[in-house]
Amino acid sequence: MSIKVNGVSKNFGKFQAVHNASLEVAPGCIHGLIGENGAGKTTLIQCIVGIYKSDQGEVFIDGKSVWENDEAKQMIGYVADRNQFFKGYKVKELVDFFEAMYPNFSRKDFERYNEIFKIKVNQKVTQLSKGMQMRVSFMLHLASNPKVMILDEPTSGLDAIAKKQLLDLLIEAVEEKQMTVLISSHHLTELEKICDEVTFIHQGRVSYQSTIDELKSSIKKLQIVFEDEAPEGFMKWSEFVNIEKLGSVYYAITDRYTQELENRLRKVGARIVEPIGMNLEEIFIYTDGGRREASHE
Ligand SMILES: Nc1ncnc2c1ncn2[C@@H]1O[C@H](COP(=O)(O)OP(=O)(O)OP(=O)(O)O)[C@@H](O)[C@H]1O
Repeated sequence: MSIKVNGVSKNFGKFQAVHNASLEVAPGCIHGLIGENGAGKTTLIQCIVGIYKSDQGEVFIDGKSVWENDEAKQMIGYVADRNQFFKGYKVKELVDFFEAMYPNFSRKDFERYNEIFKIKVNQKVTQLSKGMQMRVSFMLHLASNPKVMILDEPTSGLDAIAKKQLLDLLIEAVEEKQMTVLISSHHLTELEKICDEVTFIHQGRVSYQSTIDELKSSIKKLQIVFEDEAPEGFMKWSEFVNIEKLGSVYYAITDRYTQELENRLRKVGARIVEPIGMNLEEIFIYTDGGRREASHE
């Protein structure tokens, strides 16, 4: 099922936390939400899952508006960044609760996931560590077999092994159940591995959107060595978002890499032009979280 966020804005008093944000996730795709602390990711997510009412705009799951629509909300699994479980509940009582609440909940699935995550179901959930609570929340929501899964920093607080296990299970669910996923994370290396597309948010606004493949083919670090001196004004070429010089080598980051750019560099005396791929984390840092691209629009 698709997710469509259409021009959503959310204010807290006079402060606008999310401004006219739009994004779309096609069925069976994994979409990453990236942004600095306080960018507005959680607020946008809470508008998407129907916790907050947007001041403007609307959210649709499979074409149905989410706000005050229990049918649409039933299709969403929401793993929040801070879990608020019922006080005093044991894990096994939460399993009973989810089974009663969600028609597609599978106890068998939960038990299979718990063979991996190994949580003692007789323990009170509030007595579990942060990472263990996240495991419980993830297992409960995944076992509910939602059509759409929305996860807000699900791997923060997880150890490296649990992180990998969670992401593997998520990918398995996308492949086997055609689940649609929106995931926010500060761990860009892991997002890069699992996402088809990403949206960068900066100060409440969408600053950049792209598929991972497009992003990596358009944003490159070029290693450039000139025959003699660099041409006049080279450091200010508008194709580059950042240029550093180390000895005789220029390292220039471009967000508009094309073969023509390479040809142009050779014409002005570049002896070596070597494009080096960048990972998502480097792209986020060097483009100021996608702000540079937004300025070209
Ligand atoms: N209930 C609220 N009342 C007032 N301001 C809020 C409220 N919730 C969030 N904000 C503000 O909205 C902005 C966006 O916060 P949000 O939690 O959405 O950011 P985030 O991108 O999820 O950040 P992080 O990566 O640190 O979790 C912040 O400036 C925050 O202080």
